Amino acid sequence: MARRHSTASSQAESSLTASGVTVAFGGFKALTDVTMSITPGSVHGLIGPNGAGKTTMVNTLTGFQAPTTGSVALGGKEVGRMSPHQLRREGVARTFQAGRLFTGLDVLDNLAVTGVGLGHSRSGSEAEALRVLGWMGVPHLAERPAAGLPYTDERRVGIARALMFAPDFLLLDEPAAGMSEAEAGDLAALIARVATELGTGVLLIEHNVGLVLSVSQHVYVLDAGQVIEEGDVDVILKSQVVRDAYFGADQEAA
Ligand SMILES: Nc1ncnc2c1ncn2[C@@H]1O[C@H](COP(=O)(O)OP(=O)(O)OP(=O)(O)O)[C@@H](O)[C@H]1O
Repeated sequence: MARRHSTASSQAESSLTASGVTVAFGGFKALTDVTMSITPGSVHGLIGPNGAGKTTMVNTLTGFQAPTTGSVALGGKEVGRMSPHQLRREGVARTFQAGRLFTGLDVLDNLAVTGVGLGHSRSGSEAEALRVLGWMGVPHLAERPAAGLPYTDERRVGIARALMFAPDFLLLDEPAAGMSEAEAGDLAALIARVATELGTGVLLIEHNVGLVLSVSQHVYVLDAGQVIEEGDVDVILKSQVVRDAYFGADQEAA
């Protein structure tokens, strides 16, 4: 899995961008006029209190939710109405909060199914699965049944599946949920490698704010469906609106 090289201008052209996105469920707006961009080779954090709209944002960027208004563009091309499958073929991959593995298959086959779904041969997909597992440092998982995998391994396999055939963008929905600090630290190192070694643009949603701040070059903060702050880690740490969102009236940190 070779690192991609690109200039700043080609990065801008190849970004995954939501522009002025509003998502309404009936009369309720889960997102209001949200603009955010994921660029290749960088980790972008997305944080915010419970119900802020983080998962809705990931769903919108990956074709699981069409924007009510606004647009989603991939490399400048409008993709807001594409299906998740189409977007995956275009290079936008995601993980889910729940593993969603095929429990009747082993890990290798779970990954190979994704490759075949992307149009690759069975043998090519198996080879890619082994390559991805090896790159992640977990080749021993290949022949393990997906059913009954320890929680953190299930999470790793979810990420491995998303990395099949080197997507340009990887959106991670709470990948560290339920992990110990040590496991979350290992995950942070892996996420950093995905960006730096593979050139993938990563969007990381996490309730573990420390993890997000440790690995992200740019962070977006959502609250009640709106971006209330964005910037590098220093900007986020110094932001009063972020502090208010997390330690506001109900004193509840996400
Ligand atoms: N399909 C839906 N229909 C109606 N309301 C929805 C739907 N999906 C999400 N919502 C609402 O939109 C808001 C944002 O939800 P979302 O899951 O995106 O937030 P979140 O930031 O990911 O929350 P959490 O951190 O708790 O996972 C919530 O109030 C939620 O109840």
